Amino acid sequence: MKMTSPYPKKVSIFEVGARDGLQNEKPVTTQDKIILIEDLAAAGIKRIEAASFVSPKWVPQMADSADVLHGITRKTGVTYSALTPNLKGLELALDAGADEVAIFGAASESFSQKNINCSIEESIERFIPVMEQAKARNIPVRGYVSCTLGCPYEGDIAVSEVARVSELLYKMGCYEISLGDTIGVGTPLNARRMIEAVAELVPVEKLALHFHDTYGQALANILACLETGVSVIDSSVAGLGGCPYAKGASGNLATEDLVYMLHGLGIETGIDLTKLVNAGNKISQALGRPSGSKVARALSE
Ligand SMILES: CC(C)(COP(=O)([O-])OP(=O)([O-])OC[C@H]1O[C@@H](n2cnc3c(N)ncnc32)[C@H](O)[C@@H]1OP(=O)([O-])[O-])[C@@H](O)C(=O)NCCC(=O)NCCSC(=O)C[C@@](C)(O)CC(=O)[O-]
Repeated sequence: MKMTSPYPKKVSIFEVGARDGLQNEKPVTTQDKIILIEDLAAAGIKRIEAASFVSPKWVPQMADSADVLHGITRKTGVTYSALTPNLKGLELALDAGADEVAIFGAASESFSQKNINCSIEESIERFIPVMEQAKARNIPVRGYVSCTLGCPYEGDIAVSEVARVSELLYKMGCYEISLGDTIGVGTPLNARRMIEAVAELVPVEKLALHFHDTYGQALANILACLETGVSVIDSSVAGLGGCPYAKGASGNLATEDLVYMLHGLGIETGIDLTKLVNAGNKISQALGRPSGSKVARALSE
């Protein structure tokens, strides 16, 4: 008897290594970032978060974001996006040529305060003019929700709160909501339950998974969530990064490990794993540390 697969045929990978990753690594040169972004595009990645227009006092690693966006040779068909917490960030991102932007909220009050210096409700107020301006200029806006499976300051977070904030961002006009397990504490069943709860308020095809791998659970969590119909996954080449406001958080799941699993399941990504591994190894070398991807290490022996 032929088994039907519970997984999607194709998955869209949203690569966050150059932003979420490098914002929490020791500084690398602007040229290293440009090479990384160009290598990722050459490996077949179509959606690259390349920059972050936040306060350079808060995140100095991203201070050269405009130079990075100006410096890259763009590949047709690739979207280069940037994080923008407020109108100032939006203006800077658009001046630098970002194709799309992302606003980022949280399901935890304490994390919101530590990360963007305001409450959840204040952050929503702050995002409204960003959304209006972006819409007026035909710039798509993505929305992040952090701490969907736990908060470094508050512990467990109610899924109803995750769903509420997700719906607010979606109704405001975000074309996709990326659900962040910021500190990587989730396990498969609660990750799946969280997605199912959010999917009651936001269509599942508008959701993305953004799972950090601090406890080594990200692949298992993604596999469980793929069964709900989600088909967009954020990941970070070489497992770069963490979060400056989430102590102990390691990077997102390594893109190489994700691609290896997806291809093994027969799921299309459009990504060339060998080129991706080379991209990750090159930036790891620039950082002077081994790649955080197990697949990259195995394939590079
Ligand atoms: C949001 C603010 C700016 C509020 O920071 P604030 O201090 O409350 O803001 P402010 O409006 O009072 O401005 C203070 C100073 O920052 C400047 N400023 C103000 N805005 C900008 C801007 N856009 N770009 C550049 N500079 C800016 C502003 O001009 C001023 O400069 P000064 O007069 O002191 O010289 C600050 O808290 C901040 O930058 N936070 C960013 C934190 C951050 O980047 N965190 C990491 C990203 S989130 C994340 O990684 C999670 C995610 C998305 O990956 C999902 C997950 O894993 O869960």
